[in-house]
Amino acid sequence: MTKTAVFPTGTILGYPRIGPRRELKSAVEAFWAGTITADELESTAAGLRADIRERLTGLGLGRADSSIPETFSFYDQVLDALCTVGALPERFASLLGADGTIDLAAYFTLARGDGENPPLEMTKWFDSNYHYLVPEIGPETRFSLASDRIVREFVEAKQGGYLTRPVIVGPVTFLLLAKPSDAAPEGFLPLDRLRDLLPVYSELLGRLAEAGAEWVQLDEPGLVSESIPVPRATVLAALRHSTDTLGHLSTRPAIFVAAPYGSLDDAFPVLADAPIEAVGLDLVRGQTPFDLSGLGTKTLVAGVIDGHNVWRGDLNAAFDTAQAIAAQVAHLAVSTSTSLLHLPHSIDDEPALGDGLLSWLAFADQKVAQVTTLVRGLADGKAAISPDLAAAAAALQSRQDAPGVRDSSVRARAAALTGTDFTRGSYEHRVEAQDAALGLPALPTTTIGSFPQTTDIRRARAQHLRGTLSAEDYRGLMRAEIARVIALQEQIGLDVLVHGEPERNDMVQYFAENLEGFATTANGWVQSYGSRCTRPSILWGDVSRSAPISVDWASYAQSLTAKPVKGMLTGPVTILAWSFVREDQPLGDTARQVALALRDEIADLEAAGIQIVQVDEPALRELLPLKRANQAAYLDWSVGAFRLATAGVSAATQIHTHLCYSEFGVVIDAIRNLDADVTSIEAARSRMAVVADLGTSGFDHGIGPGVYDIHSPRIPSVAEVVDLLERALTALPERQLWVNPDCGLKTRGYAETVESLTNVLAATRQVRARVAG
Ligand SMILES: CN1c2c(nc(N)[nH]c2=O)NC[C@@H]1CNc1ccc(C(=O)N[C@@H](CCC(=O)N[C@@H](CCC(=O)N[C@@H](CCC(=O)O)C(=O)O)C(=O)O)C(=O)O)cc1
Ligand SMILES: N[C@@H](CCS)C(=O)O
Ligand SMILES: [Zn+2]
Repeated sequence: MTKTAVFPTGTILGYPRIGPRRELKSAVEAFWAGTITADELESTAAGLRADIRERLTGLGLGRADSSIPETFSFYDQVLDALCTVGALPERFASLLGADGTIDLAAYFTLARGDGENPPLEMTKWFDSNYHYLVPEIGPETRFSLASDRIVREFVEAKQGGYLTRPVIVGPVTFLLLAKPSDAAPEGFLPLDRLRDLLPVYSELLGRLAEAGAEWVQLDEPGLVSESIPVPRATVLAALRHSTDTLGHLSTRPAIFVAAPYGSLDDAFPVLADAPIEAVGLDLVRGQTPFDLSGLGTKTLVAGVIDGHNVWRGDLNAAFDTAQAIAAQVAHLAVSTSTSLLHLPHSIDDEPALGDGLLSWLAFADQKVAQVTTLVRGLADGKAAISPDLAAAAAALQSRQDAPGVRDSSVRARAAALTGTDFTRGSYEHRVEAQDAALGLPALPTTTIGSFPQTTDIRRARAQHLRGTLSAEDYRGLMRAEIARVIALQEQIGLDVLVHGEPERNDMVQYFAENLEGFATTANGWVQSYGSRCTRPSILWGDVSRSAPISVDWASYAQSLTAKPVKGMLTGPVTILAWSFVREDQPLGDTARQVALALRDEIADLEAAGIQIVQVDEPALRELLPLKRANQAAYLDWSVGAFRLATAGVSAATQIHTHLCYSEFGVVIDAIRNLDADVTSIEAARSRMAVVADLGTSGFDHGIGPGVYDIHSPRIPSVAEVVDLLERALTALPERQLWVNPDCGLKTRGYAETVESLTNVLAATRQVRARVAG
């Protein structure tokens, strides 16, 4: 059946849920610490949801026309969908209560593990720095409506006087993002379980309709990605089956399928044909399909306002696009291209940014206002919004001409680069020079860089920012922390030490604060995963380095020990990936500017006697375009930027890099092309599978596959680390192997860190003894 409900003329796909001052983080962490009850957490969350509805109404979205989406989550929307459909992995089967429901404590156990059972794996949500929890689906997975939270939130809104639009990850994307469970046979695809999953979605849609929901939003971004290894024909057949099944339900709300993060391509005609009522397109990343006539009476939800970036953008162009589409379709709604989850709340919270920069920006609230402006223009004519369009055009113009946006010396330096700036000497020669300089044992042990960021460290930084702790005292405290971390590593017996990164609020923001061309925010928090947030920096101008950044800290750490201390930098690709980056020039050009600034820093570290420099690139995989046609060009400039940053050093200086978040398969050639002397990667959760892949790809440089997962407080036993190292040695010669955790230790506590690293060292000694025969 086709529903007749009218879609609102303007909407957004989702809104940040952490609260303007990270209120949700504080409440959730208090619940975990046992200082507030589940009821108290629920009541804080209800308050945040009420605030969001009120704010969105104030910004012009309608109170009673389903234009406000309900996108609250305590942790993650994929985990929410998993709990809604009851798809618990076998190891967590007992989390399903006697009444067939999953409560809040059980929900968090899935995300964080329970000491014995590891949590669900976490990975990147499309090409963003948001992480979702990966469902594990096999033939044994049972589906049932195990949480009606979505219905309850709709009812809560209704009781508050709002007719909102419930949102859930759609069934196709839910299964596309899942991985086969341990029990699944070879070749099993989670998507094979669609037929068993759909009855639960059907039940949910029935419940929502009974509660009075007029619209439901099914998020299906899985349809736009070409990085998901499922044949396209299978995906399209699943989409057809899913929309047919849900569309033909006799009791359901009108269905809006949203497909953010790229173009739908051949999935568009399938949705246009389907018995649903609205289709959402990302018209910032994707293009308008040539032929929109197939939509018939369906609403086209045109994502013309960029939901993934903070620029105010070209409002005139957005209006023209919307107007052109309006002429082709029966119903048009204006929307953001993605959920606003990726943006901070409001520029009104950032007075320190200055009027110039602020006039170029739009955070979540300003994006909502842009949507409502366009809606007004479409209804009342362009003249009705001409002051808004003129202000937006003036802001764009002022940005183009502003000092710092183009720096001639930065541009001249980039223009003069030649091939040799991107290449080091032969690897064989480097190995010889580095062996002679460093004299490391077989299977050298190290860590990825950060040590626990304790409350004391963060408090000291907050006091320093507020002006209640002097720069000198702050420096003294950070130096004391560095001394403690060096002594601890000596005591544990690590071979290559780190200074622990205590002085860094974040591995990107810290560098942004110290480079020209960036601005950083005071309150611009964005959820990265669960309760963890970052304040992405804003890269608005040409980038350069006016003074050394990390050299003092690294030199101080090196002065405390005879062992080598790694200089620790964040790479150009990761700095871009975790910032909001200017969109007025190709990303590759911006990456080169950042790379040149880092190259200067590396030269200074080398001159100060630092023999090993690690340039982290955990986001290399994340920025990989979702469409295959764009991937080669990306890999070319991203690898080039890393090489440009690192190729200026002598043969004896050892360059390390670090990548995390698995799924390395597609970037394995790129990892090799980085030409780092040593690469540390996340490997514990995949039990070293990636090492075998690297081995067969001909990778012959140093490799440090992580021997334990730092995302959980679990302490690895000596035996399990020995087992992982022995596995690695079946795929790689001993001369290539380094020993390290999966990632940095900043989110862990000291006690567990010491115990874990002590076990890693004991395991390494055992394997070294075995290898030495
Ligand atoms: C490695 N990862 C990172 C990603 N992205 C980044 N930008 N950085 C990363 O390290 N992406 C992938 C992974 C996983 N993602 C994350 C993201 C975030 C964290 C994390 O631990 N975040 C912290 C906040 C870090 C920070 O900015 N700290 C500041 C501010 C500290 C603070 O909250 N201060 C309080 C006052 C404290 C007091 O008075 O006691 C305040 O301002 O209110 C700092 O250290 O100065 C988080 O807590 O969410 C990890 C991995
Ligand atoms: N050097 C960083 C890398 C994180 S991906 C750290 O150790 O935290
Ligand atoms: Zn990492």
